[in-house]
Amino acid sequence: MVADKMIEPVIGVIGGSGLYEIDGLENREWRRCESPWGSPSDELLFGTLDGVKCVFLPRHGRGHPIPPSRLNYRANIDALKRAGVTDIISLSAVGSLKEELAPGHFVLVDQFIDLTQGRPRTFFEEGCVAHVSMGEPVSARMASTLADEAEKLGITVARGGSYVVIEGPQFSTRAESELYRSWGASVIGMTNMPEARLAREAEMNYATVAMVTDYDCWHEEHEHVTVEAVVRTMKSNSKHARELVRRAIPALGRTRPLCTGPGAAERALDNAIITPPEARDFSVLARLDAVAGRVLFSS
Ligand SMILES: CSC[C@H]1O[C@H](OP(=O)(O)O)[C@H](O)[C@@H]1O
Ligand SMILES: Nc1ncnc2[nH]cnc12
Repeated sequence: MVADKMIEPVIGVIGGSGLYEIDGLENREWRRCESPWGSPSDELLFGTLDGVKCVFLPRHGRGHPIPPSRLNYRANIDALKRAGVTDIISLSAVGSLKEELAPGHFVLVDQFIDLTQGRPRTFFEEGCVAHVSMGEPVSARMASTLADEAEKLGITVARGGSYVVIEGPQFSTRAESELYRSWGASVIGMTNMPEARLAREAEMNYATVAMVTDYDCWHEEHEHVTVEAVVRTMKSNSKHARELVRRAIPALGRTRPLCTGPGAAERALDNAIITPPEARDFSVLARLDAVAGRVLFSS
C-alpha cells in the first residue's frame, strides 16, 4: 500500500445473466452514456448506497438481447470509467468444473483462461501501443471483501479458482469440459474476457463473483447445462447476489489509500505505454481520454 493519495471509490456493478437491477439504490437514475468506442449494452443506472456512489450496467442489456460475442466490452468499460467508477464487481453465472463447487455456491475467482476468439480486447491499437500486466487479473482486496460479506450472509464461498472463458454461444462439448477439468480450472463462462483485460487497461480494479448454476456437461449424475437450468438456479442465486451487492458496496466504498497490492489496477498504465509521445497518433489518442487520460494528458 502507498498512502500518497486517498481514493473515494465509486463502485461499478456489471450484472450478468439474471441480474438486471440492484436493490436498495437511492437517488436512482438510468442515464444513457455514450462512448467513443460505441454504445454500451444499456443505459447506466446511477445511485448511492449508504452514501457510496455506484453505477450498475446490465451486461447483456435489460431483457438480455446481446450475446457474449456481440457485447461491446470496450464501450461498457469506457462508459463505466467515464462515470467515475474505480472498482468493478462483475457478477456472472458459471458452470462448475469441480465436484465440490455445487450450484448455488459462489466462487471468488482469481484467474482466467481466455479462449475467446476475435473479440476486440484492447483500447491500445495502432498509434498508441501499451502492454499492461495481467499476472494477477483480480483485485485481491475486492475479492477478499466480497468473500467476507458473502460468508456473513451464509453463502458457501470458494476463495480463488480459475474461470475458463469460452467464445460460445453454444455450451461446451463433453471432451472440452473434461479438458478444462484436466487443467484444474474451477468454473466456465462466456463473458469475463476481454472484460477483465479492458478493466485493467482502464486502471479499474476488477473482481468477479462467479455464481455456480450447473455442472456444465461432465458430471454423470447431473443434467447437462441448459438455459432453463441456468435461469432456474439464478432465480434462487439472485436473492443472495442482490444481498451481497447490497452489503459489499458500502464495505468497498470506504475512503482508502491508493492500492498497490496483488491485482490492484490503479497505476496499471505507469510504464505500460511503449509508443513514445512523438510517435503517437493524435487521432487515436482522442478516444483514450477516459481510459488513459491520467498518463497521456496529465503533466
Ligand atoms: C444464460 S447461460 C450463458 C450465459 O450466462 C453467463 O453470462 P454472464 O457472465 O453475463 O452471467 C455466461 O457467460 C453466458 O453468457
Ligand atoms: N456451463 C456453462 N458454460 C458456459 N457458460 C455458462 N454460464 C452458466 N453455465 C455455463
